[in-house]
Amino acid sequence: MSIVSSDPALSPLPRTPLRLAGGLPTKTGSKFIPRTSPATTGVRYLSASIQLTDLAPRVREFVEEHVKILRPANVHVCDGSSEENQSMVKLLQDIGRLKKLDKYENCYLAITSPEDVARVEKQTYVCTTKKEDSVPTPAPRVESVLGNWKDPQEMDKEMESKFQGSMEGRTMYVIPFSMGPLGSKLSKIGIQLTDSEYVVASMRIMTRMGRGVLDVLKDGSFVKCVHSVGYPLSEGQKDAEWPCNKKKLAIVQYPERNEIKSFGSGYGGNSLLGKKCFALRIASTIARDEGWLAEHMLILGLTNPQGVKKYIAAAFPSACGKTNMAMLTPTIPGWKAECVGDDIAWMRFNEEGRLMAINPENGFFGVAPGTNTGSNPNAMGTIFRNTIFTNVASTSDGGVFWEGLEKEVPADVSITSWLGTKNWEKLTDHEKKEKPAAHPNSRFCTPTSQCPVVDPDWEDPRGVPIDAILFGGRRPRTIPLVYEANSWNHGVFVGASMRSEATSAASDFKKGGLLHDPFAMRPFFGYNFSHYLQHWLRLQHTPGVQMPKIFHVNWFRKSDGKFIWPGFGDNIRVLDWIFRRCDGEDVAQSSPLGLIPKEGTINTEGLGPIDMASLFQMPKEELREEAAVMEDYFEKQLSGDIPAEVRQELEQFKGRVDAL
Ligand SMILES: Nc1nc2c(ncn2[C@@H]2O[C@H](COP(=O)(O)OP(=O)(O)OP(=O)(O)O)[C@@H](O)[C@H]2O)c(=O)[nH]1
Ligand SMILES: O=C([O-])CC(=O)C(=O)O
Ligand SMILES: [Mn+2]
Repeated sequence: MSIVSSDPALSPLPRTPLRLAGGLPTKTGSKFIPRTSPATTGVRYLSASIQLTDLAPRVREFVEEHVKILRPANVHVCDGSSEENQSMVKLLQDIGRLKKLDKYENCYLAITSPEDVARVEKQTYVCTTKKEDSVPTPAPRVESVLGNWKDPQEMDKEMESKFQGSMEGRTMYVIPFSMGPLGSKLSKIGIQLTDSEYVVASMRIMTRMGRGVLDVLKDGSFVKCVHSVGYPLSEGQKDAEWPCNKKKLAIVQYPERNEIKSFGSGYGGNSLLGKKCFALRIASTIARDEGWLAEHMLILGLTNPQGVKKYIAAAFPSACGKTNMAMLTPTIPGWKAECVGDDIAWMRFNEEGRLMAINPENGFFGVAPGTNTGSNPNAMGTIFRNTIFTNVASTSDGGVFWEGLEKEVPADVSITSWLGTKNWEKLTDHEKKEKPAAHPNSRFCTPTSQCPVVDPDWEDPRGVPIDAILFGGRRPRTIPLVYEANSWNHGVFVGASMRSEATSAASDFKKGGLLHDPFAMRPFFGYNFSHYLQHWLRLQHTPGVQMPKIFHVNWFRKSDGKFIWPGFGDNIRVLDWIFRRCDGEDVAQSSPLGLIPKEGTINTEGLGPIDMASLFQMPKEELREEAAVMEDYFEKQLSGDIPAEVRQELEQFKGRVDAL
């Protein structure tokens, strides 16, 4: 179908373009056709290749029920076709929400409201009948930092009042999507309602979306996702450049009902509901009940110079290096790295007891700043086709710019910052620091299939076998470059003890301080963290399973304010050691934290001078402090609910530190 139809009766117009076509200069050459007011015609179901009557009863009921609440002017069921996408992108350009980047093929730039640039954690809720199903019970007078709970009925009331009429004057899009390869036993289906065309275009990149999903779903159950930017338009009202509703923001998960409601934000992590809301919060709860894992992890295939291949999964907090590692370019000759996924892993044991992982996503929603040919050539090879950039700077030759691309932008172009500052390149260094060209959490949204090193099996419905799980974070001190957990229980303790410097991926925290981020899941737990730990501990008792080894890495150790380790492609040197440990090579020795490389067993050939000793320094006082912080955190946050195995690992760690 086409969104912009020449037949007025079929033309699916939100009110914005009407106003654009009428009042403003026709700079875009909009072909929008005025239509009668929804108040007089009622809701219109748009001419689409999928009609309302084509929908299975459950889907149709979901749509109709919400039309009553949201009161959109139009409804459009997305078929996922390229014609539909072209019309959507055209519409977005016409209303000024996307700008075409002429330098590249089918690439666009979106600039959000400066108030809507990252996930909001304070307004993110998990609603279960019993509070302890969502969040652990902290010690008396301690506030939980492991999620926000609200009673589902109370929240329903709040959300219903927010959603009442919130799509007035807009089109409601119905997006059927699959998380995971269409039809895989490991995949799950959701249907998202949204009033944002940006979300529709982005969901088409990030998920498998459209008609095929409805065919697979039939009349089965699905995760119900409702999203509204919360900015209804009354007759004649001018639309905002980036409609959102900061005052009424709420991102709500109902794991007991497999439902998600998101109000007030158009930013990816809050509005592309397949991602964090579904693939992590809802899915982690389903995984708990079904005996598998839904984790904030990249998945990487590694082939050594002898041709042996293993897959690893790695959990690093937001903006701590998952996308970079998922596309790593090894600097040791003979190694090959192939990407399965960069953000989320769903992992389940197969009949042979192997832990098999799929990437439930279809695209990368990656951090732009820092990405360049030196740090991540494979991302650079992915993102200049069919990509939506958000909150990056633009250049006078129709390209993009962000911090890290200084050497790759032609010298004679001028730069417009994400906030609209023209000739940004002429600012002083101080001004540039104060007002970066791109927002630090600016992102590219791009198809996984375009990655030059995408793994041949990335869409294998059976998943890929995982040999090692890595945890990591930004730790300027104390934590060595790499260590191996002594056992599965110890590995769970290592994951639970993760801390990292705060980044720009969440708007609630000041950058810099060390934050607890267990399993890199703190903002994404769909259920009580204490139960989550028990679930991880329990997995090893599944009959006949082969557990992956667990490691912790730290690329971010500093000396004199500078990173000691070169990172990026050189991380293969650490992965090489991990690979050898998976093969049982005798290259490890014990330390209080876990098993560290025996001297000389990290390949540093060709690295130039590097102070390896300082990467492994573990001063006793710092380890003591580390143990004390962990103990305090567990006791305050989990109170009486610390699993015995975790408590035991903590005691053993303290013992090892004392024995130093
Ligand atoms: N020093 C150093 N910086 C790195 C390394 N890997 C990634 N970074 C930087 O960390 C930032 C975020 O990296 P990403 O790979 O996008 O992080 P992510 O974990 O995928 O982030 P989310 O998409 O928010 O989950 C970028 O600015 C990178 O340049 C590394 O090995 N060393
Ligand atoms: O959710 C988002 O906004 C992006 C992301 O991957 C993260 O923050 O981990
Ligand atoms: Mn992420």
